[in-house]
Amino acid sequence: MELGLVGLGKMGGNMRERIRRAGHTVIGYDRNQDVADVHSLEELVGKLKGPRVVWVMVPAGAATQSTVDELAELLQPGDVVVDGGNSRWTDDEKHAEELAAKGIGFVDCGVSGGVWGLKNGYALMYGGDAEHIEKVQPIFDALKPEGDFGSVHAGKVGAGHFSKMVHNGIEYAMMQAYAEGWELLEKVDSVTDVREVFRSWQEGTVIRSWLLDLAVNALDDDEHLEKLRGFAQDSGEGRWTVEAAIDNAVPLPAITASLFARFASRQDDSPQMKMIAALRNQFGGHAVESKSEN
Ligand SMILES: NC(=O)C1=CN([C@@H]2O[C@H](COP(=O)(O)OP(=O)(O)OC[C@H]3O[C@@H](n4cnc5c(N)ncnc54)[C@H](O)[C@@H]3O)[C@@H](O)[C@H]2O)C=CC1
Ligand SMILES: O=C(CO)[C@H](O)[C@H](O)COP(=O)(O)O
Repeated sequence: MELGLVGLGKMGGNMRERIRRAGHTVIGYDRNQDVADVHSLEELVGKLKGPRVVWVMVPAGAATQSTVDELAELLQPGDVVVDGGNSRWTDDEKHAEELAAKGIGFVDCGVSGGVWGLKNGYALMYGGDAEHIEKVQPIFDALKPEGDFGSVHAGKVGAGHFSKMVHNGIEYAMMQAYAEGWELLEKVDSVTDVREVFRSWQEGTVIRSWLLDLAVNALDDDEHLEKLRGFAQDSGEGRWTVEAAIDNAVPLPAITASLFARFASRQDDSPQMKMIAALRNQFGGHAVESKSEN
């Protein structure tokens, strides 16, 4: 089949390649003309035969919104838009309504696999009506990993991105657990080769996982991670997971702590710890360190 793909960065570029390898035609648009097949969304839509399927793989928020708005003007009734980016699930209903007003279908699709997806396949979790999903199915089949799992119709519109959001929340907490264990192992003198301990865990242990394999890759590149600064960004899904937990009164202590650990990583000198130090000093006369002593 033919697919229009908008956004040809780390994800979209490899996805185009994987879908082409499966024998489909992909016409890609990116505002970066170095990687694009066409010069505009209008040209992309003009080159596709109807009913069209256009997959959006750009950053969540403004870039996705403007692309959906433009596609709503360019596409025809019976066409389908898939949002494969990490959009907030609450945006999906809005996008589905905006497109439905023009007779255009909408599917939200959480995509997992990162830059390894070209080789390993992309795990997909999608939401929307069966009639729209059916039109995208050959593309889902091309992207998904080989084997029985890795692709799910999670529910109605929004369910795909909600599932991906929770997946990323779990990703935060798993990474935090490996990171904390690694720091503790590095701290003590008795363990002399932390990298080999991590490597040994890759087989047979209860905690083996792909993230653990990636941790070993990272340690092979830089055994004590000396080239990196302890600073971690977040792109939204962890925050939305915590917000959803609050809305639903579901306790998520591990995921919430892992999100907050990232915030802490961006502080050189913790303001709240200044207050803790000041209060300990006030009530107990405990020693404080002044800036000049550092
Ligand atoms: N990198 C990852 O591990 C994963 C990323 N995602 C999501 O996939 C989406 C894309 O991520 P990446 O490829 O990693 O980002 P990226 O930054 O590598 O690529 C984004 C691409 O979109 C293009 N772009 C931005 N605004 C545009 C617009 N208005 N019109 C046309 N092109 C536009 C950029 O030029 C760039 O080539 C994001 O929503 C991201 O959250 C989802 C799963 C995994
Ligand atoms: O979806 C992903 C992996 O599954 C992306 O890599 C995402 O960017 C990870 O989230 P964050 O940037 O908040 O760490």
